[in-house]
Amino acid sequence: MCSVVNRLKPVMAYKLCYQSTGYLRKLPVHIKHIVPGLCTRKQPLESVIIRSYCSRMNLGKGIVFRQLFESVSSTYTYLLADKASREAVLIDPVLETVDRDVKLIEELGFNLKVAVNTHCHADHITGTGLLKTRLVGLKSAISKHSGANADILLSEGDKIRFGKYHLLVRETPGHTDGCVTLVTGDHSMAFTGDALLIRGCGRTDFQQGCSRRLYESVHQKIFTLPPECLIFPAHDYKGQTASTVAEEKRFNPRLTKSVEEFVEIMANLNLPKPAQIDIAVPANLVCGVHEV
Ligand SMILES: N[C@@H](CCC(=O)N[C@@H](CSS)C(=O)NCC(=O)O)C(=O)O
Repeated sequence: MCSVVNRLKPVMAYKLCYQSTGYLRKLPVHIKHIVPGLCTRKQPLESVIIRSYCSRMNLGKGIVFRQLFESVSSTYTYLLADKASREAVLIDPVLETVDRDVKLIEELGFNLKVAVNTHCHADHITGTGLLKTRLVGLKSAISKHSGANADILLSEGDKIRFGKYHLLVRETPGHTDGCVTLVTGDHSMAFTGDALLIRGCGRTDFQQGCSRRLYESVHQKIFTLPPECLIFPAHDYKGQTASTVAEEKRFNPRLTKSVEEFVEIMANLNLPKPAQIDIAVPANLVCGVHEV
């Protein structure tokens, strides 16, 4: 394989080799070096990487996956569905984009079983409450440690099932007490909420924020996943769409530091308070509507 790869243009070679092997480390050294941030004239490499990952990820075997974006709060909502049974789950829906999400779910013919919040968000109102009024049988879910109401209160090790697939709950507190990371059964994707962002992490200066706890959560519950596991966060403020465990372990400017340095960094972020915090938190404690 690699003798063929060596004769191809680097990006094509990367794509071919990755799709065939599934492992970046098996690529020739010169191709590994072109991966971070490199663009071809026609196509950003990032899009090549995402497509390559998606084609390898068990999508072929039957999972439908969509990453959706809400631009005011820079929130990602994720839709996962079992192609065969049409059962689906939605992660971190936003109130303002409920119409978009319902339309997509209906167009694709899915039966949305669970709408799950990775935590009680402070920057936007969740769409779970409104979704429940629009989609019959839908259940809301959030961590039992969040203090919020929902149909399903999640704990470490719980499985959120959709058809023959599931998401596994890993508790990752620190940004808030009730933060969870949701991991696909094959460990190919992790939805990290605000615990781990791409080259960043959730702030720890309000709700039940605790830097030491967050550091421990990320190192014990996320960095222990396979290196090629894709990271999908709840937010990105720079247009980044996905990362991997290996990348974050190597390049995350906060979480590659010692715990003491991390605590110091987090104490000095000096971020402004989220604009919607005073309405978002009370609303999210009741699943986004005042009558669930
Ligand atoms: N400007 C936004 C809020 C931005 C912000 O504080 N983001 C949070 C996640 S949402 S609570 C965060 O943890 N950021 C970490 C970071 O390093 O940026 C607004 O007004 O809503």
